[in-house]
Amino acid sequence: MASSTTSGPDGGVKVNNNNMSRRVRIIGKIRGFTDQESESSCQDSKARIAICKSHDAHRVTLSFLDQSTCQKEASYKLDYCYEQDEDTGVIFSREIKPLISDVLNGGNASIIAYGARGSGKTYTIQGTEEKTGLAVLSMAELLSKSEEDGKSVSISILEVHHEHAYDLLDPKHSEVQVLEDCRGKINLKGLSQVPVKSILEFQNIYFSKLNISTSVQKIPLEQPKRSHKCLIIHVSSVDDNSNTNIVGKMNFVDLAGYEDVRRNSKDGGALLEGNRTNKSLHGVLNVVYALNANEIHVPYRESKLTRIFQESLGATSHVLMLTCLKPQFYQDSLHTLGLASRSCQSINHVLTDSIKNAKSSARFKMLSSQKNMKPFSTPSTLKRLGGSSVHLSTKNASCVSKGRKLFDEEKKVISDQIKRPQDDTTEKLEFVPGTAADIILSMQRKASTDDSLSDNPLALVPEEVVFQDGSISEFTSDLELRENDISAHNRSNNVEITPVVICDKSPLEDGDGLGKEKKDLLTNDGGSPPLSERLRQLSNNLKSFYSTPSRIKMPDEGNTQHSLQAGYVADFIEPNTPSVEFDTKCAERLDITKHSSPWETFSKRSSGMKDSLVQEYLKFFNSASKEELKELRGIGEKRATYILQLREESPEPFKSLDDLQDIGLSAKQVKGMMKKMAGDLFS
Ligand SMILES: Nc1ncnc2c1ncn2[C@@H]1O[C@H](COP(=O)(O)OP(=O)(O)OP(=O)(O)O)[C@@H](O)[C@H]1O
Repeated sequence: MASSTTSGPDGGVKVNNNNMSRRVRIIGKIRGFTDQESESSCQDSKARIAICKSHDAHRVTLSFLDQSTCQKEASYKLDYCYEQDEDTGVIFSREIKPLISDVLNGGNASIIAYGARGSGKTYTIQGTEEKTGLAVLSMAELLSKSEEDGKSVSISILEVHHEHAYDLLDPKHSEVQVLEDCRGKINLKGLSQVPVKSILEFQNIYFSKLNISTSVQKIPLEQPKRSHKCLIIHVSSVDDNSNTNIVGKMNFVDLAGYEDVRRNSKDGGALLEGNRTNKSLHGVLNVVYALNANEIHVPYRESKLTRIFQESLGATSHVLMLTCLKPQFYQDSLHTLGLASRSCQSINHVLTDSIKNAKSSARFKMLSSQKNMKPFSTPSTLKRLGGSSVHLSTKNASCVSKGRKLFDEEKKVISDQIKRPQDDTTEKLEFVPGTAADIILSMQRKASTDDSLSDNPLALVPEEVVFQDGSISEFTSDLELRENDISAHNRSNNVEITPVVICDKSPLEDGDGLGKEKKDLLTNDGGSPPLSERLRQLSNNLKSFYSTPSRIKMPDEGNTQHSLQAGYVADFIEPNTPSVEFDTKCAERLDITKHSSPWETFSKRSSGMKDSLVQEYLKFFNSASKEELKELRGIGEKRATYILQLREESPEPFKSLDDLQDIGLSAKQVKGMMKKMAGDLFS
């Protein structure tokens, strides 16, 4: 049973076991004034954060109060909020102390500090020499209890910067690999673990290692880069009954400070850097949101950080999210509070006051999703849910349709086309997952405007970066955007740009030799590549489906199983429309009779085609030889070796498209690859 934490009568944490409770407790802490700041200087500020305790004993409403007009600017709900004069010791005894016994008994707890830059995250987690932070207070407690019980304590310290994790206890700061074994267990390959016996020993290591970050060392003359700093405390003991080792973990994550990169970035490089960091913050918040909404799919794979802590953010772990706030009114605080509040919702309460209040956050969400080419909120969840069990109103339909976008950025238009003949069932249709019908319609439109589509299923990856002013830069071979190009572009043009990645250029056209390589792959010269062969078959099926989308004749009973295994739901035979002749039992099993309209039937069936396409592609990654993998654009020696390594750890490491992100492809790139592949089938 999932355990969770809720407010006790004093506002502090109370551990309970309730499946229906939210899994992440979200609290706020308003930072005290720094030496430079003073109460008087804050009088000049437009507003200060005023805390209004709500009537609900378990919730607090935070309001930004305009002091000149005494009007409330916006209100956000959190589980609790600690005021300026409440120090770290109070937070420790109310929020963390109750979790210690669970960690000693093999449980997991994570404390995640989140907030704008300079909002006091490090001060609260790490503390200073004068003012002890939460990590040190917790370590002191864990050490004393462990000593009593004969348990041993060790620590790991790592930094996550630009989706790469570095071991800070290793003098070389070597990179840590996040691997999943065949049982789904996360292994942090290369992460050191150092035993700790006393609090002094801990403080020496902790402060010396955390204050030298990899990012600072690499570029000593620049400002410290934003990165996430993580401390893992392992408490081990041997269970006498089973003679097994029991390990509990307490994680402290000091997230990089949020900042509005559009406002603060001086050039394209900084913009890109800032966007990347914010993207990983969104990854964390999306996981928190999914956990609190009890969603079936939790998007751990969206960021390296959530991958690292996947097991400590799961159902039986305690998670405390500490939202740090600056004492003055501050735009970035408003954003962070809005986003934290969004995650602070009960199960299925998608449209709460907090969401309504968080309009600015929603805008932020949109902008960031455009920039990062990655949806912010719940898309992957909705993709997987297949759109049936989530209680969302029509008001949320746009968010749902966003979630359904898999291959096509322009799908909203297409969705509208699908909806039109079925206006009375609009809401229902919103939940039909992205389908091959969409691809077909998209291809139809594309074919009329673009005859450059090649017959090449391997021309899959983005190749160009188009700047907003129309100039183009080539995409690098290892699929990384060249930050220098963007910075240089910005400098020379004196503009700030956001790169837009497109993926329509066919390598067959570019004459760089890659085209030939891929043409060879397509021809059957004795050793036909498995992917292209399978794609051809799919292409033929899709084409016949496209050309005869009409009367549906279901296969007879004997063939049904085979068709199902192949991922298709029926054979396509005659070109007459709506009457449907098929075996009712079989159709019921296939869930088709419920979808009586031709569009729904069509969508349902074409969704199967899309899944098949994806499965074939994943099968290729799971089974191809190193040489075959290297034939794919973007997969070089290093990536191919890594793929084989992943396959050693787990026989089929690629179970969904998200898994391709483990080899360094972004979600956008994977989507681009699939989109291109589907497009090529119709060329
Ligand atoms: N409660 C507090 N009382 C007094 N000063 C504080 C308090 N909290 C933080 N500060 C001071 O505020 C400044 C910023 O704090 P801190 O470095 O912890 O912020 P941060 O959120 O970790 O910033 P970044 O996102 O840049 O890492 C520091 O000088 C710190 O000493």
